[in-house]
Amino acid sequence: MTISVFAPASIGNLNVGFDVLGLAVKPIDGTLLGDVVAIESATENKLIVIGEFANKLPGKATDNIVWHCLELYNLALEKAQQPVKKVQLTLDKKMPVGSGLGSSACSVVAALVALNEFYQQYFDEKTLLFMMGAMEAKISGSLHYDNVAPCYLGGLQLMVPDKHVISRSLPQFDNCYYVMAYPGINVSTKAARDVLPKQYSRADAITFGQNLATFVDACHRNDKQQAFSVLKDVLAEPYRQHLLPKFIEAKDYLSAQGHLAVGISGSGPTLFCVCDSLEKAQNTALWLQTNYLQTDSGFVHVCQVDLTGAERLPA
Ligand SMILES: Nc1ncnc2c1ncn2[C@@H]1O[C@H](COP(=O)(O)OP(=O)(O)OP(=O)(O)O)[C@@H](O)[C@H]1O
Ligand SMILES: N[C@@H](CCO)C(=O)O
Repeated sequence: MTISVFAPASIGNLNVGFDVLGLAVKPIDGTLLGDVVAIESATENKLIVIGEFANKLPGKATDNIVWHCLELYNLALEKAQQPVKKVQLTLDKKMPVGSGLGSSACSVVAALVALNEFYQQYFDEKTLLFMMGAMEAKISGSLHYDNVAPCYLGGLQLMVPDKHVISRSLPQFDNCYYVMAYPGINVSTKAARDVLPKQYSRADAITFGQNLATFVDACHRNDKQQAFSVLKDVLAEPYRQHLLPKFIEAKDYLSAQGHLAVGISGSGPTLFCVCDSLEKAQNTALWLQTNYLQTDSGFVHVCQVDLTGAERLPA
């Protein structure tokens, strides 16, 4: 029997929560924006990589993060003195790499959830989330859960500095459309982290804390106007925007249209724009298609929040 698991794209940071906020998203037209990992019994461990963006990944299967997930999961089984079986994994790499859409997180989450399904959910949610964080850290050079947590759990997730909690779901807003524009160029997460200052001013620290606290409070009060009025990034966007051709012009234009928020998804280059009606979202998508994409592999999707997160696909 083959088990297939889908893991969705996510917006890391969501402007106000550098490394501590993330939102899972799904296109309203039903497109699977995320990766799929299938698992079945085999005589030898094997990883097959297919899909639109398979050729952007390391040539050797053992360099793929999905392979590292298999090694980590097997090690955990051995430590728990559980029998380890041979499996064939197939990664359908639907997500562009270095996109800001949480591409490596999609592979990590789909792989670990597929493995856990194969082993009748041997490990609990928290243990799996720990493993996901470890794998994301291996890829990007630093531990941040803001892609893996929403990708796994769905919805809007706030990372909590408590290893017994890790991530908490926040209430999110209805009637919001997230237009995601991937321009078709690659920006590595590591490079986009290297351009950030090592230290920030007191004024930036206060603005950051105040915006994040106000946003979280507004989410709990269902105060959409207040929440989006503080969706501003003072920690990363000012230092990263020069890595993203056309971002400043696009943000200026979209902000002037009165949308709820505009920002860099994760470490970029994907831009997200939050609109309060489907009509505005569709017009924004058309504008971004013409004005933000740079290569043929770019795309634009009108999305809503994905409340499910990773899910087993019907057989
Ligand atoms: N299955 C995989 N999916 C994505 N990247 C992988 C995978 N396996 C190995 N890699 C490597 O990991 C690195 C991922 O880089 P990076 O963290 O910048 O991308 P990303 O996760 O796609 O970024 P983002 O979170 O911004 O979408 C690349 O060097 C890529 O070749
Ligand atoms: N929080 C991370 C997300 C990376 O996708 C960053 O902005 O570097």
